[in-house]
Amino acid sequence: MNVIECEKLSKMYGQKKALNELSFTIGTNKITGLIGRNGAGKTTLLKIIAGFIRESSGSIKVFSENPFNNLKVSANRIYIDDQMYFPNTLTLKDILQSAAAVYVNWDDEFAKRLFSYFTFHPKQHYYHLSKGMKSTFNMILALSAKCPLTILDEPTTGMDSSVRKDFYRALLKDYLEYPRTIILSSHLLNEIEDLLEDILLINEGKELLHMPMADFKEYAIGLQGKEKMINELIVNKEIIHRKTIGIDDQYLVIKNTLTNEERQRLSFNGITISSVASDDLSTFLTAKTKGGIDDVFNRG
Ligand SMILES: Nc1ncnc2c1ncn2[C@@H]1O[C@H](COP(=O)(O)OP(=O)(O)OP(=O)(O)O)[C@@H](O)[C@H]1O
Repeated sequence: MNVIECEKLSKMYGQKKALNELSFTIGTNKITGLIGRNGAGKTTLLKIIAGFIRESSGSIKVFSENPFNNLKVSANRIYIDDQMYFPNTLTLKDILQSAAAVYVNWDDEFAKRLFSYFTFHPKQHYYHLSKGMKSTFNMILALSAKCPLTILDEPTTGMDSSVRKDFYRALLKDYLEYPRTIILSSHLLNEIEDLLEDILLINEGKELLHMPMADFKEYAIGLQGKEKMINELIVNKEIIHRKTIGIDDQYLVIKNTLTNEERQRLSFNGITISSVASDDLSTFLTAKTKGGIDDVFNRG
């Protein structure tokens, strides 16, 4: 069964098309990574899924209903980002108690264990927490709520690396114990790739790829060797990224459609074949320019 179904989903902010005819589905109990550059449309998409804002055109169904201001959807989802607001009068203990009253699957014992592990104090106020501590507290809400749909928009903002590792581990262990549908947006694909079952890569509001993470890891390969040789041997291949190295070497990332014979011919001609890190691949696929930051310094 699908938890989310989008069909030609678009969102305009004035003249700006933040989402451009996205069509995809997300099934039950999967962890999907929503990946894209700054301004790609991730937050816009997640807010539409959560029911906070309305689509401009196309259709979206969450638990088979349009999510905008929908009680069924809001009762079954939790949305966490780094802009959470809680009234200043509430202490952390008050916030946990309110959450316990709202979310039917709330796991109070788990919340208390996390609360004490991360050394929060019940009388602390949310607005006094540092950026990383706010994200950590948000994580306690996200995990303890055990909502059928858990939406995490850049949940690790400000967390130091050791807290991030704890967070990813807690998320995975908790998910294995209580499977549910989780969407996680992040720029840090290398950190989360082992958590993800699927990746949804968007760029300038459009869907680039939506596939199992295992397939994404095999999606492309890197080739390095003499430019002339590479150009001779690579014909009719989809080139994702190209970089000149030294005087006449090239590094090329191509879609992984090589036959065994082609691989052998490349190796025989001194071309090195390597895998491409998922994080690099997502950067290459969403590159805004053909070159890189070095071009800014190139005044020639
Ligand atoms: N309320 C708004 N009014 C006008 N434009 C907006 C609004 N919200 C977002 N946008 C624009 O829509 C586009 C998508 O923004 P969005 O915040 O969804 O991207 P994002 O992928 O979450 O980016 P980031 O990774 O930087 O958080 C951007 O060009 C942004 O400037």
